[in-house]
Amino acid sequence: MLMKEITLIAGTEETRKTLLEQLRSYIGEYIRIKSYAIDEGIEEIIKSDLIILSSDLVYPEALPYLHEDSKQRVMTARRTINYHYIDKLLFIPPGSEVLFVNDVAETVFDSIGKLKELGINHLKFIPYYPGIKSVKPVKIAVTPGEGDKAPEFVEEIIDIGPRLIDMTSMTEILKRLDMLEGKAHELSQKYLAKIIQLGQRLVEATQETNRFNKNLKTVLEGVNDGLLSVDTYGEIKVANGNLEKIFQTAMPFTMGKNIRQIIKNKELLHFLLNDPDGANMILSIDNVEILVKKFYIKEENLIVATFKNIKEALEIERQLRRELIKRGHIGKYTFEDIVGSSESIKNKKRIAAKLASSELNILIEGESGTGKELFASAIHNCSVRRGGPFLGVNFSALPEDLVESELFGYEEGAFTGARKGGKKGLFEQANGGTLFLDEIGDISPKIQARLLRVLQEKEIMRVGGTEIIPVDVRVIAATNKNLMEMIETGKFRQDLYHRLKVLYVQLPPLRERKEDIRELVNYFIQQNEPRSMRIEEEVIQRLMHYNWYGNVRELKNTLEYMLAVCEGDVIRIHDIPEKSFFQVKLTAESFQGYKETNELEELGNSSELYFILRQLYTAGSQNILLGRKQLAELAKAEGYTLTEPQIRQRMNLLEEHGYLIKSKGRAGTRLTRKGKQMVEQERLNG
Ligand SMILES: Nc1ncnc2c1ncn2[C@@H]1O[C@H](COP(=O)(O)OP(=O)(O)OP(=O)(O)O)[C@@H](O)[C@H]1O
Repeated sequence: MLMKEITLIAGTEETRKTLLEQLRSYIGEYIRIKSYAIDEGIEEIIKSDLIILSSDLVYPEALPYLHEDSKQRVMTARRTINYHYIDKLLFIPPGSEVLFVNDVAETVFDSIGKLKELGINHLKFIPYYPGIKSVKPVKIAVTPGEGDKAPEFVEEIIDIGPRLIDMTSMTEILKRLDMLEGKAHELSQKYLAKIIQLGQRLVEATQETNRFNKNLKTVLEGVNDGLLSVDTYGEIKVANGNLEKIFQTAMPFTMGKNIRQIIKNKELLHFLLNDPDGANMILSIDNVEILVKKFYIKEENLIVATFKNIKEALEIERQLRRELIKRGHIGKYTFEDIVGSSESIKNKKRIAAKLASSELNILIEGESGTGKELFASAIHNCSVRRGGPFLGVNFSALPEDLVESELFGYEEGAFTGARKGGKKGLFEQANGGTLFLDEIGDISPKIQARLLRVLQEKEIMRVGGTEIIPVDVRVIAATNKNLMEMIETGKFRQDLYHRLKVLYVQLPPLRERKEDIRELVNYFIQQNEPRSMRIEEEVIQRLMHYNWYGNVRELKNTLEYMLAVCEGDVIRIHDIPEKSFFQVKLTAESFQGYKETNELEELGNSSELYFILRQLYTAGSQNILLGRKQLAELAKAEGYTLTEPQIRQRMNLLEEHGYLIKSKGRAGTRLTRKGKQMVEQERLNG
């Protein structure tokens, strides 16, 4: 028997393809199927055993192409939601308002009804079709393949694909072709198979979600901090186990409970539920200080808070720093890596390259961030020792009690906690190579004496040891302090100074070679963003005006900041960080030892401002909280006439200019880095 033939006529190509695929998968084995779409154009007269229209709207457009014999054999398919993609809807949070977008009102309401029948009733559907008068602006739209009709305010379009031909129409097709008898069973089997497939997909999706939740839980429990998320009513949405430890409560932070049932501290409750986004406070529980930070996620109406044990956090940072300092690094840089064509830097490179070929110790002087380590590394790589190790230690970052054992190593049992078998110190590890001693001005008299001996004798003795170990190490020391001045005040040994400064290089501050800034900027951009990144000329001009008290390091950090905040691939003027980002004069003055007026003096009442900063500095270093009242009393004792309101006004002024932060609650007022630097600088200047 000849195979029967049907023709599908759809409005759009997309619908045609979807329906054709559906028809093929159900009845394609025993019926030949042709298809057309109005938007693709029809170019022939259509003659078929049955013509199926995707909707009544197609009829007038299709009519001229229907063969006389076929005009009586037309049916419009009834269409239903495309269940293949229903799972997309299940991932929208329950209760969400979503637009349902389609081309005409009728199909919109019809589809919403169908979705409800299918049990999708966790969403509130708002009907939308072109021409509708007013509609609530919501962010998500769901549409059966008509996404282009969604209004502009919609942020996310979930396309569940064109609607499919429903089962009654499928059956009808077979009936009209006189084929229902034999095929009805097969059809329903196929239909069932599809539904089962969908079920499987949903199960898989649920499993995936479960896996994700499990991973998330591991992460939540793995972090060191306490994590809590509540809605604005205080209902707990997420909480990790650390919270119970921090609050020392037997009551678990169970999801769904209200935090008021668990947390009794009124100040904390007020902070969590009412303070603005980004606020933080310091909480004290049984003398343990906890830093609490809060964020507000507006879209989800969620408050998220983290609880960090301050002492623990500092200890971790200290440990990390120690590791970092101990980590031996190979000399990475050569003279080619030192950027800059100014006469002064070229000259320094020339001198350093000459010094490299000798075996004598070198002292590099220069402000912080001028590239002292870079030069040390380049010198090493240009010397006969280049095949040996290049190791560095930064004394300003190394805790005093570790310096001796780091430099000279120790024997087993030298002190509690000493490693079995003892440990080699940096001098032994750098044998045959170069040892870079950064911030040499920071070492204690005791270490100065030991270091001097090592430099004279070229041998060391480990801590707790008796054996003398010869070492062959070239020392390059660096300092950002004025060692001559330190010698005068008895803080640095003159004999050691001369041992270290057999040869020396003094690196110029960046502000004295501003012509290098452009080259450095381009170099750092290249290093960070090899793709085409542009920087506006105006920005470079502005950067050339700064004083760069933190020198090349500060310029590098500033560029990293700008690369992180800039939009697209251009760095513009508004990407330059605000004033408080830049380093103040401290290091420059400690090196050069001169005094100038500063910002504080320009604010007026400077002696009172200094007084307040000084008191806060001292109190801070002793962990004492200072209120306005105590400040007023201290002021009186020192002969200032400062009332509490005046103190408040002065403190506001200092906060405005970034010297201190007044935080709520028990944290009290703290000095910022800038504030601390100001006090230290004032002390330095006497
Ligand atoms: N001329 C330069 N060319 C390229 N990069 C530079 C140059 N000078 C400094 N840098 C970069 O700036 C940063 C600071 O340099 P480096 O660590 O050598 O300074 P430093 O003087 O040893 O600082 P500190 O005294 O604070 O330890 C590094 O990332 C370094 O690579």
